[in-house]
Amino acid sequence: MLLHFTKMHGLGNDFMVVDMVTQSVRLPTDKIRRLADRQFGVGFDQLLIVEPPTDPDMDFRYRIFNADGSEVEQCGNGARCFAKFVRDKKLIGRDTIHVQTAGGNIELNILANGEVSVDMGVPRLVPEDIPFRAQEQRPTYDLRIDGEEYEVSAVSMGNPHAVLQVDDVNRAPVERLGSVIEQHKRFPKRCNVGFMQVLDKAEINLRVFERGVGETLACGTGACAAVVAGQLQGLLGDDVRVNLPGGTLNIHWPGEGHSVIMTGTASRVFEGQTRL
Ligand SMILES: N[C@H](CCC[C@H](N)C(=O)O)C(=O)O
Repeated sequence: MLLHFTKMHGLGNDFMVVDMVTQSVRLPTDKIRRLADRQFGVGFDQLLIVEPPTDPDMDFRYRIFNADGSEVEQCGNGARCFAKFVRDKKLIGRDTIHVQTAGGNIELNILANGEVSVDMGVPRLVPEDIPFRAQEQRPTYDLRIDGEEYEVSAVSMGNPHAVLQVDDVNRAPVERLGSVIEQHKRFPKRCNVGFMQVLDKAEINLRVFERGVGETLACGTGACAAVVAGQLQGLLGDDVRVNLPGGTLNIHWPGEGHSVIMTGTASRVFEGQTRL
């Protein structure tokens, strides 16, 4: 069976995008892991599947699988690539695209300059909605790790995020601490871990250890979660430039109860096919 795909990335967070509207293939977990392998497979951070919607008000359904094969609720960089993919493939003729995901419905807008702006929905802050084990909702929580206390924010953009403040992202213990917090028992579905250096109220540096992948060059939902976490602590304004190792995203959040708007680029690298 030949599987056609498009290799894409959002600021270096890379994807294998598969159109399951015009082709139909079963991709069990072990096959996803094999395809994700950068030596033995195609190599990607996430696999993005484009499907017809089950919700008649939506244009498409968008399924997301991490490199470890786990299916997840949301992917911000992937959403921008999704928009470019369906337009380039002429699966839709409009620049505004309504997409159904496991983490909630999102709206994608392809801008005149080729960037994509995504309404990522309203962040979830109530611990049980994240999910995060806590007595009450707070801007930050104390997480005990190996006898030390770490102050983290807990935010869901459909997928769970922990966000820590650091003085310098280049010196942050992303690998060591990221993998420990990802698996922390207070995050029953694991979590993505953002290391945020606040430069001023309108700019941060950010590195993200992603659930099911490890550190990536960029994380769209991580950028959204970091801005929410920073604003809730009074550190950031409504419009923030988020500098990630792979590039910069613009995040707009007018505050609790409102959607987070993420704007950035989406790139196609090559078309491919692989025999399953
Ligand atoms: N690793 C994430 C999914 C991909 C998120 C990231 N690639 C983005 O751009 O938002 C999770 O397990 O929730």
